[in-house]
Amino acid sequence: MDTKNVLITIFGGTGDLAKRKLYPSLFRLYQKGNLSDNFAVIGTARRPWSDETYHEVVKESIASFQPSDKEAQDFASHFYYQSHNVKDTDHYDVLNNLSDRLDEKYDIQGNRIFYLAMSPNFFGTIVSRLKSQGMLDTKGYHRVIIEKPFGNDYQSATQLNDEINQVFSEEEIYRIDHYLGKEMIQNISAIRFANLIFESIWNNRYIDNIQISLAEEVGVEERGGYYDQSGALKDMVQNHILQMLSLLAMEPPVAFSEKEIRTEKIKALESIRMYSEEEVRNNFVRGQYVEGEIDNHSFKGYRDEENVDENSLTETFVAGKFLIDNFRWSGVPFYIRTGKHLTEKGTRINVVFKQVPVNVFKNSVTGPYEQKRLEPNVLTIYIQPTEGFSLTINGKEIGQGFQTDPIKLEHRNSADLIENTPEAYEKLLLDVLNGDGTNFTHWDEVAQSWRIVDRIRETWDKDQKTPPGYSAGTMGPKEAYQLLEKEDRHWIWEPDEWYRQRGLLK
Ligand SMILES: NC(=O)C1=CN([C@@H]2O[C@H](COP(=O)(O)OP(=O)(O)OC[C@H]3O[C@@H](n4cnc5c(N)ncnc54)[C@H](OP(=O)(O)O)[C@@H]3O)[C@@H](O)[C@H]2O)C=CC1
Ligand SMILES: O=C1O[C@H](COP(=O)(O)O)[C@@H](O)[C@H](O)[C@H]1O
Repeated sequence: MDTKNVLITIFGGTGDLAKRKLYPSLFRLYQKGNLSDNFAVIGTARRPWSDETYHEVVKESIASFQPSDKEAQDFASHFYYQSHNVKDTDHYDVLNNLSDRLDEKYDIQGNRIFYLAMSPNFFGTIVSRLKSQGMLDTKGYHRVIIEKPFGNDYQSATQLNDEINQVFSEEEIYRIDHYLGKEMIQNISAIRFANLIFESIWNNRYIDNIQISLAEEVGVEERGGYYDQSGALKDMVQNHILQMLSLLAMEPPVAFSEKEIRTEKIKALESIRMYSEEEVRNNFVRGQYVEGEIDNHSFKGYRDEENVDENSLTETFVAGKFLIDNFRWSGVPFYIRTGKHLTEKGTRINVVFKQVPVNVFKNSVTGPYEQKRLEPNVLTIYIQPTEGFSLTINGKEIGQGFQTDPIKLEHRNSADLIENTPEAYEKLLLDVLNGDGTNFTHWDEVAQSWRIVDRIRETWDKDQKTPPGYSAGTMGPKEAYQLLEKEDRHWIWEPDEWYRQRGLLK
């Protein structure tokens, strides 16, 4: 059986995700020969599009790759549109007939991938109909890709998981967290497990704290309706941030395999301290953007966004401290922050090492200078928009006397390289074609992440407080700085703009 022969049915085929991410990724896979000529895609949603309209939409979504007309047409010819309301059982019969016809036409051998790219409210209904209406009665493989959010809290996620498990086994379920497809997130394991210099000091004896920042320049855009029900905690922390944290904190797996990595990630998540309400209040802060300016564009406040409640208490920013109660990490804070309408787009990890036990330079003033205090060594992993690493170490300032000065050893992937690297969705789709679930989230990870996040959410819901405001274009409310300052630390990553506003940038 050739796994490249496949029928991919996309529920939500007219949606934003399908157009912006899925069709371009499928095109790249097609161009590279990762999809053979024996594939077909059915796009389905309610609006009554024809195949021709659908082909135009698909071609438009790949236009930035500048394919020739023939290449674009050849690719689009594999796409079929079926108007369908997922709540309507009869429509699955129509879909199944079309699937069977395409299976025969493209010699697909019964391999079926179902991509659920629509509101999670429908996931349970869709999977149960797939089974009841015979869409899984083929001899090939069956895989289901599920978009985030996987549930709205632990309880709803459990219910959803039970519904899906009645139809698909865990090995057939691919819960997408697109951050796991990003090049530099995948690189975390290489940095840790292929370099003795890091892994040997990757613990509480040498690391003072770890900082994970996911900053977005954009606001909620057209997704106000969804976002106002979700907020930054559920939108970014429950999934992307806790996944990154688990990769940074996990023990070395005995082999670099799906099973072993999962085992270690789950253990790491289970070691995160479950806070009491009081600890949540002390260790997590939120914010909500108010009007402000970025690059001379003014932006409205969150409460004025479309489909957002004018008295909304939803947070568009979260900063917090996680503690991991195991031998490796006891006492090392993992600070996290994420927010909309911050100074710039950027995802970074800063691993801040402890100071040397004695600063021998402290009293060695050999010139007319006062000795500066030693800066910590910092390993920075740049996830996006630039990709690479830097290591900040202390050296001697050039010249007379003896002053220490931080020096940055830097590596950034070139723009060409980044341009030619597969986009996260492309990589993850190829993983699904290959049946490799390493970069997808296992149910136990999802469940534990919800337990952690629910505890925070419940405390906030109880308090019913308006989140502190921050102006669009800044790095969040002052409470996010105080969180670290009260522990005599500071955020390592401060965009230039932050310094400029305070007149600190020369
Ligand atoms: N967009 C993004 O960047 C990201 C999205 N996601 C997730 O991906 C999923 C899809 O998001 P997105 O594409 O933005 O959402 P959209 O609102 O753009 O798309 C929703 C899709 O569902 C279809 N739909 C809605 N109701 C029905 C119904 N009753 N029967 C059949 N089809 C229906 C809509 O088409 P029609 O109106 O024609 O029926 C549309 O194709 C969500 O789970 C989201 O959280 C995750 C990460 C990023
Ligand atoms: O999952 C989500 O991620 C995006 C940010 O993704 P990125 O790849 O651009 O960093 C975020 O905008 C969105 O709100 C959230 O649902």
